[in-house]
Amino acid sequence: MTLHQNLIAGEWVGGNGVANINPSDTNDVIGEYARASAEDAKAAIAAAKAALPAWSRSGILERHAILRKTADEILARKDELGRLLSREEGKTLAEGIGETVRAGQIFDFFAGEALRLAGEIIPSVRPDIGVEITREPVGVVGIITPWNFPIAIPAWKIAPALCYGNTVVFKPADLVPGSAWSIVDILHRAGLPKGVLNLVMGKGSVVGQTMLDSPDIHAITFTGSTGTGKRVALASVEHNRKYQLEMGGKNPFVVLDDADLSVAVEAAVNSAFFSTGQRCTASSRVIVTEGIHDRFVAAMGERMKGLTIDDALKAGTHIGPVVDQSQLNQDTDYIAIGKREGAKLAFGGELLKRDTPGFYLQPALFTEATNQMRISREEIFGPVASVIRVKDYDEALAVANDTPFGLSSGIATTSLKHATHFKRNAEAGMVMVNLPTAGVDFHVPFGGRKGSSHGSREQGRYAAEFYTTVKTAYTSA
Ligand SMILES: NC(=O)C1=CN([C@@H]2O[C@H](COP(=O)(O)OP(=O)(O)OC[C@H]3O[C@@H](n4cnc5c(N)ncnc54)[C@H](OP(=O)(O)O)[C@@H]3O)[C@@H](O)[C@H]2O)C=CC1
Ligand SMILES: O=C(O)CCC(=O)C(=O)O
Repeated sequence: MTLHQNLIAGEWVGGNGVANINPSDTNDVIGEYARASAEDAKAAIAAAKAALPAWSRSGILERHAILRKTADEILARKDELGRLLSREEGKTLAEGIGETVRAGQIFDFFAGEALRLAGEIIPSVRPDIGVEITREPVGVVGIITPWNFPIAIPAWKIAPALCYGNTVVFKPADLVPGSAWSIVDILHRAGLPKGVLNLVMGKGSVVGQTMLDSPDIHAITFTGSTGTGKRVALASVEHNRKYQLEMGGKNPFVVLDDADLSVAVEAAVNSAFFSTGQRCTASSRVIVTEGIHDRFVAAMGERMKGLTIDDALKAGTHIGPVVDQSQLNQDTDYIAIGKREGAKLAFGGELLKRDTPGFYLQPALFTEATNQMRISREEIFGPVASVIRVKDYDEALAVANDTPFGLSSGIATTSLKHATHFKRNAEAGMVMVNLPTAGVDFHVPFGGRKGSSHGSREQGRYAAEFYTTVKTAYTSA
């Protein structure tokens, strides 16, 4: 089996490969991927530091061409890369290909942004002095990504980092090295100079921690759990480094009496269960007003009966497996916790057997839940959702906002008044009306409030805020 190595200073290096396993079929080994040591991580950081002076002054046409070429290759290979993604992460083939296309579009977007770099000239308050405001690269950027979006999240961090002239040390999640390796291989062949982008696949506790401890990393962008996010924050404060965190969610989806029932059910099922519920934008709290509650729950049950849970690569599968045994244990633990807390398991929640050994779980829907239960407060990160019954819109909004998180918030309603009020008053970075809480555009800001996020927004033109630092220059005539 071919060993996929790490890329350090423009060379493919490293041995000690570990097997990348398919969660739909644990007998299927996708490939062998090198695991970097702390020494490898240090070498990658040194390479990124050495490459910074030249790359930060590189021409915008060079950056544009490399990002554009990368976009073109990702889009041309979308079926193959989407299949690899689904095979290593377990989301369905349609979702895997969709995410791959999104990654291609992100590189295309930032290829364009490289040609639109601009500053400002502002008159000084003093006569005969000019003030120029420019954006410069922030420096060596450390990128640490999770397993649930193996190509889109690396894309939306690597593309702006390179576009704005930074060099990169990239550590993908240990569970999904295949998509990460492919994207780095494409960028390398697209002509990136040595050391501009370094790939260090390996354990967070070794490679990630070495990045956190290095004074030579000037900014870290992280997506993952709240616990690791806090470590990134503490280490970054220690080094006075810029950092950006995207951590979990407990996203509410409100259904009002006046909702179109089929729109509400479709959006709730998508929010809670698609991508096996493994999205930080997933909704696991469905807050339903009492006039529609019983009809909504019955319709959810019917819709859930029609879901096919099977091998991610099989035609007709709606929901693939959970990513691994440890996440499956977390999901089933929360199902047990919900039952103990007194919520009613209305549908699903059983482990499933399929033709191949994999981590299959029937999506679970609790009813009679309260917002104080642990299943309503803690991120489960699996296909488990609970319905919370409320009296009216005011109570729905209060319950929706009563959470330590604030990433995405959704509502199903035909009332313009309530939709408008909800958009203004939902305590979240993203609000969805008659749409799932998950599934976002690639060219607009992404991020949350409260415990979900820290730092400036990712994606779209707002990404420039994180990947650049502002310089104000005064010139006397
Ligand atoms: N907001 C989101 O999108 C996500 C949220 N989560 C939440 O997190 C839970 C656990 O998932 P998990 O993958 O373990 O999340 P982690 O936060 O552990 O993983 C995210 C990334 O951080 C790395 N990492 C782990 N420890 C360190 C460290 N000490 N220093 C630097 N980097 C580190 C991981 O490496 P490695 O995996 O290689 O060890 C991975 O690349 C999920 O059940 C879910 O609740 C998970 C994924 C995405
Ligand atoms: O909703 C989406 O499409 C993006 C979600 C995401 O980035 C995440 O769940 O980690």
